[in-house]
Amino acid sequence: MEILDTALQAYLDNHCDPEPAGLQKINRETHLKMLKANMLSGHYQGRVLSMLSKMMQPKLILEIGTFTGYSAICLAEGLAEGGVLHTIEVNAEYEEMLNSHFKLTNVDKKIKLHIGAAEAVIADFEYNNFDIVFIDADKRNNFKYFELILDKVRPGGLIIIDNVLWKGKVYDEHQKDADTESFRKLNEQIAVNTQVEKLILPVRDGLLIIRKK
Ligand SMILES: C[S@@+](CC[C@H](N)C(=O)[O-])C[C@H]1O[C@@H](n2cnc3c(N)ncnc32)[C@H](O)[C@@H]1O
Repeated sequence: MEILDTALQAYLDNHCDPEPAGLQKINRETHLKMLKANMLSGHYQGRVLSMLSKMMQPKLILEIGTFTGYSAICLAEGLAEGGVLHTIEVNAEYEEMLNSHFKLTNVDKKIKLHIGAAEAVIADFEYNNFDIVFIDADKRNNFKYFELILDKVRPGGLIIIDNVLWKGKVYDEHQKDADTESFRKLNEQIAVNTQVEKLILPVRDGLLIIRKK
């Protein structure tokens, strides 16, 4: 089940900024060559991430879950002068493709790719004071990643978690599978956390926007 009906999504797509040419190419190639291409953020969500990043003017961004680089490139659009985006991807086979995608879109100097499992990579990080963290990797570890990085986000910084409406299953009481239950638990744990302000935007599959107080 899609969260938004097709006509509404088409209207939203047609009334935001067009997808930049490099991202269009990456989007198309991802759908031609990759399994589970729908993991990519896509045009509308990509513009949302770009807009949020431009509003924050971040110096330091962390992304967990790179895939073909689409969301990293969108978030990098808002980096302040001299800013850096760190992105973590567990699949080493994507490294060459990702480097070529970052070059194609002229963000290769601003993006640092870390190949490895997020938990281990973050444990070795000396970076602190992230302005934005985008969590979009192995979904059942969402809350673990939230807990790991909360201390590394500056006050006023954003943590964004993707897919939190899980195709609408989180609010359908008949859905009891493990992934759905894990998103329900995540949303409930964040909802009662008084260290952060939070709201879910019904963008694509649900974007949870969390602001550290
Ligand atoms: C949903 S996709 C990311 C999509 C991308 N953020 C975008 O919007 O275009 C999830 C990615 O996380 C990676 N991943 C899964 N488990 C991971 C882990 N433990 N550490 C780092 N990356 C992981 C997967 O290989 C996959 O490429």
